[in-house]
Amino acid sequence: MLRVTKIFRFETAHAIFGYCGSCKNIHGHSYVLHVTVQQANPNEGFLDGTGFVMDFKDLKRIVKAQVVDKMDHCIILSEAYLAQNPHLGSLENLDIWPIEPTAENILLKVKSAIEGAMPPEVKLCRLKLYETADSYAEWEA
Ligand SMILES: Nc1nc2c(c(=O)[nH]1)N=C([C@H](O)[C@H](O)COP(=O)(O)OP(=O)(O)OP(=O)(O)O)CN2
Ligand SMILES: [Zn+2]
Repeated sequence: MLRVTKIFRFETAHAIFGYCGSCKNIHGHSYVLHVTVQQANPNEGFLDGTGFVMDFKDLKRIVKAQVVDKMDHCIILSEAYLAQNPHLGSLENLDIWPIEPTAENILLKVKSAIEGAMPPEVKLCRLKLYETADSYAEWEA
């Protein structure tokens, strides 16, 4: 299967409510996101026209608008976390989620944010979100 991938980076802070450990405190990560796409109707031959599965520049424009520009330098906290720490509600760039902002849930948010923005000839097929150099969440169609 022919696939192309583009890698994005963003800096985001979060905390995990109810976590028994240091991740219950607000801290940041330099997230690394791998976005992989394939043709919606693949064939095994050479690619006609531009020869692209998808122009990397188009992929960049979509993911930047839907994900990076929204999450970069943002603080994501759950409603549960805010309920226990109401003084944090006035923080600038605060994004409040009904779920915990784990690597898994951030990845699923990313998926729903960019899936609908893909052109019809392209299918989102794989996402990888590195929270640290050696910890990542992955989704594959
Ligand atoms: N399945 C998940 N587990 C954990 C998540 C997560 O999102 N999904 N998040 C955290 C913390 O937010 C943080 O990412 C710590 O993760 P970890 O990989 O343990 O980070 P370090 O390598 O820096 O931790 P060390 O203490 O140095 O091993 C926790 N778990
Ligand atoms: Zn973390």
